[in-house]
Amino acid sequence: MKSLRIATRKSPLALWQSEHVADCLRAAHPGLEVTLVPLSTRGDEVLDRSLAAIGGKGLFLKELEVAMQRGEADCAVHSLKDVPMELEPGFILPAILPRADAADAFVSPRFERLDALPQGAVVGTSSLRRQAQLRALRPDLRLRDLRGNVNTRLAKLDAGDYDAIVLACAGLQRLGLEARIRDRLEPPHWLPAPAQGAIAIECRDDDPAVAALFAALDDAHTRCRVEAERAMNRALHGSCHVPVAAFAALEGERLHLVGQVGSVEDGRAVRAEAVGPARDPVALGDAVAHRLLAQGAGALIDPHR
Ligand SMILES: NCc1[nH]cc(CCC(=O)O)c1CC(=O)O
Repeated sequence: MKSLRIATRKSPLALWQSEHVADCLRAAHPGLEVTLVPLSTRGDEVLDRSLAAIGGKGLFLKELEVAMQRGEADCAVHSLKDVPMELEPGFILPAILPRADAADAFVSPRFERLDALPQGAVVGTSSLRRQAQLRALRPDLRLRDLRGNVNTRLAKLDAGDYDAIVLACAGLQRLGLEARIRDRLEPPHWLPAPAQGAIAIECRDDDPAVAALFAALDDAHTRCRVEAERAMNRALHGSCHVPVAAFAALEGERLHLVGQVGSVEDGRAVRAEAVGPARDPVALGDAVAHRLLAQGAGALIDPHR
């Protein structure tokens, strides 16, 4: 192949991530011409309703997949945490890049850390996972929805709409906004979304020449960790719109996975962990999911069953 077209969302973070993949590809394949195909997705356009309310699944992917099916792009770049647990048939993830910082960030103009927020302070986040963890740690806080890309969310914080917001450290770092991180929210007290901080490339499964170009970019350690986290999430419910958190770490040949399911309503949470051989991350993810369900996670995921 002489050239490759990357479908990307148009947000500054998505463009940074796609440019980064383009740079990695050019370095791995000198002479390859790589271009971006920026597209708008429903997840970017509908900002007045929560992602859960507009149906969630794959909202940020659909338009990019259509472009690949029509032959208008060869691949797409995603934040893996936004990729549904079940890919659309006909698509694969030929590469997962080395994971960046997986932690969340506490961001506030006035307060140093979560503990320093006054009683009843207003915190913005639309992530059910972040809301549930905030509820569990600080039941007094008032949680408010906050949608939009990273820059939009920071602008709303600066406008005084919130006392603090929670964002991914990786996104802030990629955008050169690391200075906005007042405190890190990280394991063991706080868990990220499954696959947070990992960038994935998606392509059609009938395009082996494209997949082959990406072989050089795949990071086996990251893939192992995120496969366990995503397998756990898949075994629990299959969607990304319930308060599920997971974090896996490699300890030599062993993989350690911690998972948590929480409740936005009352801050209840169940947590489970397990260690298993790194060669079978999916089995480990399934095992932690079953432990969570045995502790009553099902009632938190779907209060009506
Ligand atoms: N849902 C939006 C989204 N998807 C991925 C990231 C951060 C980058 C990453 O996790 O790789 C963000 C922004 C955020 O949560 O603050």
